[in-house]
Amino acid sequence: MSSKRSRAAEGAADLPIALTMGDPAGIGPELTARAWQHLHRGDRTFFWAGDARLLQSVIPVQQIASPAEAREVFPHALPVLQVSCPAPVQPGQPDSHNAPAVISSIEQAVQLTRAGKAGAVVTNPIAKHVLASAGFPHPGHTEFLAALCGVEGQEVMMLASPQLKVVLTSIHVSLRQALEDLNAGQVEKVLKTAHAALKRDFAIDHPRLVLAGLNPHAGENGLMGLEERTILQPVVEKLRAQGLDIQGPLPPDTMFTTRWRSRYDAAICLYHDQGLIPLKTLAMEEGVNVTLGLPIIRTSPDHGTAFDIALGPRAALAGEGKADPGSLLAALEMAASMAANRRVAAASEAPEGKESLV
Ligand SMILES: NC(=O)c1ccc[n+]([C@@H]2O[C@H](COP(=O)([O-])OP(=O)(O)OC[C@H]3O[C@@H](n4cnc5c(N)ncnc54)[C@H](O)[C@@H]3O)[C@@H](O)[C@H]2O)c1
Ligand SMILES: N[C@H](C(=O)O)[C@H](O)COP(=O)(O)O
Repeated sequence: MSSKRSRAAEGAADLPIALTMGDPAGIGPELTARAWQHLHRGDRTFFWAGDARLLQSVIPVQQIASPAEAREVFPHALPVLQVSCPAPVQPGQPDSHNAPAVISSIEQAVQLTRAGKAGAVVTNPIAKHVLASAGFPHPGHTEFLAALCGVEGQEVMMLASPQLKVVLTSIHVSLRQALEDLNAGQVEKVLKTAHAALKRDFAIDHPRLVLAGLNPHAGENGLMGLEERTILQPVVEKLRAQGLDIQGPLPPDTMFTTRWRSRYDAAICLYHDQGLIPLKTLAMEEGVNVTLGLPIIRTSPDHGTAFDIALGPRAALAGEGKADPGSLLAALEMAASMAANRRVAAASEAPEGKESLV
């Protein structure tokens, strides 16, 4: 890495990451405490936009007024931007009365990141049905974050792991709806968004993409479905002509084999479970959910609230915990890495003479 690129990466690392509260009755609080225990002696800094009362008798916590205080606090206590839960928190028993606090935590993290005070947003898991019962109109974080950033419709879901990256052309809709919505414009948009993100955020100079087919054997020459011919193949040909390295549509049942995975950087999948079943089967403990298409960086663990194993921070840290912090740690690490890559890309594009900005 050139000195210009190294300095850019260091600059990105200086901004703390904003970690949201997630559902306080899920595994988010106990994983947050464990993440701080793992990281507080290192050089990754995050602050928690959550309720300090959930963690204060378990690990050292210190309330902060602004992210600028996080770096100094982090080595000896978890910096907390206080977001108070109005209702008592019972691990494993979500309460929609706490939904406004869960939502406020996300809003604050996004606002601070958009204002350049935090380097990225990492979200702890929310339960969509709990927020929906409190009137929350968005299907998940991904769509809410796009709305908060003013880029509704541009959001794209990627799940990334060392073994596999998948990118989805549809997100939180029924399978029937995903098939009805499948169209060339959306597939093209997702392919281009994925290509740009792999270059800028993952530092892959020449991304290799594959597009999944929809039907068995990718349609078997039209015998088992026509979407490959009518929708998918024309998009692949169009983008290839524009210089993208893309193969497909591939038979979905074989494109995730070890051999095939070695030939591409990301697989574009046509509905939620087409991509997330292989990803979570291969890499549940280290998979990271990334939202592409936003002006900010957002990552998340690949798992949900796991109410079935949520014990609360005290019991979990006393050794009874079943929740694996690997995916949250991977999400924090990936957010920091993406921020560094993004700064490097910006520095490379900046005209000479602007280098001192980083
Ligand atoms: N990023 C997010 O906010 C996010 C992601 C996925 C699911 N969810 C939500 O979470 C809720 C529960 O969803 P679900 O049950 O389908 O998925 P889940 O990931 O919460 O749980 C699935 C299974 O994996 C286990 N598990 C999950 N995380 C684990 C961990 N870190 N260590 C060990 N075991 C773990 C659980 O105990 C459960 O058996 C739903 O409301 C869903 O919408 C949120
Ligand atoms: N589709 C995601 C998954 O299954 O891992 C999950 O629902 C999270 O979505 P948001 O990041 O949009 O909340």
